Amino acid sequence: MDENESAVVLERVGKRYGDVVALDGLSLSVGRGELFGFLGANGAGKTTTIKLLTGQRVPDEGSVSVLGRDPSVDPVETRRHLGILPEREDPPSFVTPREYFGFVGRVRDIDSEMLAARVDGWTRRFAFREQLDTLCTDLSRGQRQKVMIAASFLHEPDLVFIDEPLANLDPIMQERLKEFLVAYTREENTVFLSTHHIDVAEEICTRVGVLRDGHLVEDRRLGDSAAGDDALLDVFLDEVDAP
Ligand SMILES: Nc1ncnc2c1ncn2[C@@H]1O[C@H](COP(=O)(O)OP(=O)(O)OP(=O)(O)O)[C@@H](O)[C@H]1O
Repeated sequence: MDENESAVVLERVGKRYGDVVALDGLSLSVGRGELFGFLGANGAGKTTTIKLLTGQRVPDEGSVSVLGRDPSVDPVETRRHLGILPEREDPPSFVTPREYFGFVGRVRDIDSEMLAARVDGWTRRFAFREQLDTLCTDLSRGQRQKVMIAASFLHEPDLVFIDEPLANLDPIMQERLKEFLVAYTREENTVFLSTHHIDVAEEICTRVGVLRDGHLVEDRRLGDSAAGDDALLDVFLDEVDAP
């Protein structure tokens, strides 16, 4: 694939934290328009990878390209084109969702009418009209999660990194988010979904990669020739001892 068509390219990337090798020769390319499921056991290096791709950390070796840019060279400009939803992040406690969305709209330079329309879309999708003017500190965990998901998509970024977005959502809202992610990537946007939910990855992703000990051990396109493939869970079982 031409690098210009790739949303994400990592080439032989290494990253250490002191003596701990978090990434060890990781090479991966994710095309534009993919819904990419990034799987791997605890400590495999998924969060580290996303930190490198979003300019929060710099690789020790190898190269990283995001939408054709090196995120470590201009992290602020790179982040303008990205949506980022870490696994554990809450909106500020003493503002309402409406105020928080207004803040995000200003930071992301979203025209006010467009912002209102997008907030309305998310409010309907996630059924949280009654919470729009409630202080975030008084929202439930799932309601705060809805606010963070909506906020990360408000500027309709070309590429979104999301970590376990379904956690804390009820089953109906999980379905709505899954439908949204599939539709969003059909419009040539790219979603990089870090998750432990193999079933969800198999259900909605166009492709999955499995990380082990800081490098890719499986890179599988789903939906075309998947029928005869081994179960993805087996890729994980290979690395753990019996209890
Ligand atoms: N700031 C840090 N200092 C030292 N070691 C770290 C740091 N961050 C991560 N590590 C180590 O790097 C390795 C990869 O961690 P990382 O958080 O990237 O894994 P992960 O795949 O996201 O795991 P999980 O599924 O548990 O969230 C682990 O061994 C972890 O202990």
